[in-house]
Amino acid sequence: MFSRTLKPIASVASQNGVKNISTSSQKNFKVVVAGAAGGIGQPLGLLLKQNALITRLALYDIAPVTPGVAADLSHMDTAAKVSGHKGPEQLDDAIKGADLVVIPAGVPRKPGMTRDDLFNVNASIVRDLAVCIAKNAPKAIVAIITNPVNSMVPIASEVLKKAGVYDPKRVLGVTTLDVVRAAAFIGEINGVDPQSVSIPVIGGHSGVTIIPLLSQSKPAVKLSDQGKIEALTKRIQEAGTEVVKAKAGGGSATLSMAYAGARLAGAVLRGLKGESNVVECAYIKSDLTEAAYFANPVVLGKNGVEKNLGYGNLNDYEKQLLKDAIPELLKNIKTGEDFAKK
Ligand SMILES: NC(=O)c1ccc[n+]([C@@H]2O[C@H](COP(=O)([O-])OP(=O)(O)OC[C@H]3O[C@@H](n4cnc5c(N)ncnc54)[C@H](O)[C@@H]3O)[C@@H](O)[C@H]2O)c1
Ligand SMILES: O=C(O)C[C@H](O)C(=O)O
Repeated sequence: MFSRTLKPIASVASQNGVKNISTSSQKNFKVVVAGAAGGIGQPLGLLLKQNALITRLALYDIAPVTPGVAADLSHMDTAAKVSGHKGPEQLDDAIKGADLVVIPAGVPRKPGMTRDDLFNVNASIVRDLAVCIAKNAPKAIVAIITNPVNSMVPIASEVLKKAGVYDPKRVLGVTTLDVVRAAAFIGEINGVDPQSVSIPVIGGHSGVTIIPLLSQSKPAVKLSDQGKIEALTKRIQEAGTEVVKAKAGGGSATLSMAYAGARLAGAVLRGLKGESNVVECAYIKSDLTEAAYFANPVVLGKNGVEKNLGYGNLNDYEKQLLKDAIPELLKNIKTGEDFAKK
């Protein structure tokens, strides 16, 4: 069901756009990473530099190391031309002409924190980036990694609305890591290659709002009793916290997130290029539930989100998970919208 962006380099298929030679079907896509010098930003840049659909890769960050990260990546023998942009005075240049802006800018969690604890710092970072996108690349697809994703997407959406350039098809919250984790864990349980697992994860990106639809896993999850299904669900919901604890104050998931972000970015670009049936889960403007933003599988196309595929049939346990998630999502969305309207 889901598109795969990254494969071992030897088996990379041109459809994945990760081949290090340009092809005649290549489009001139400009991709910006905002937060490019960070724990996610650097490996994300590394992966995007290998995507043959990208001809310009603009790396923006406020950190002094940013030009160095750009210089480093520019020595890779792949087609994408890399530029480094440091500080707000260089932001307009970074964003101008972008087809896709991926945002991992902002602070990560430390042990004991929730994603919502990051709101106060990260909200203004995402707001300011969205203001600049509205001005310099109003048609760009915006993919937000920064936490709390559930609130950051409403903030960016409200900013773009205020600027009169909002297109709900073009603003995505990146929930790909939840899907990647679910597939990794199911692959382990079933004793199969996780790349062969397809599993939708719906709702949002924090705690109870992360709803893996284990009943829809292909192949079916080899777990016999409900207790084990519930434990796996909990593990997927708390996987981010598992990494935060293991890093012991050194931040949260960066490498798996870069992998997931590159997969989502690759899928967006393949959609923009006109490839059909590009499907990924993403947190988008939605009218499927009471929550104004909701994640589930979507088709990505020439204008961003082409079609919302919904979430299909839920079993009783999943219906309860959805019921539990909605109040939290409503709260997170309101927090974001209130901030943006201030
Ligand atoms: N969506 C997800 O699944 C997911 C997964 C992992 C992490 N995250 C989130 O991603 C964010 C980044 O995590 P990280 O580990 O890369 O953090 P990090 O601290 O390593 O990197 C963040 C980068 O953002 C930069 N930055 C700060 N303010 C900026 C601004 N105004 N403009 C541009 N850049 C700015 C910093 O200089 C830094 O380089 C966090 O909020 C984290 O919670 C989300
Ligand atoms: O857990 C975090 O704070 C980072 C990210 O949202 C994750 O799921 O790994």
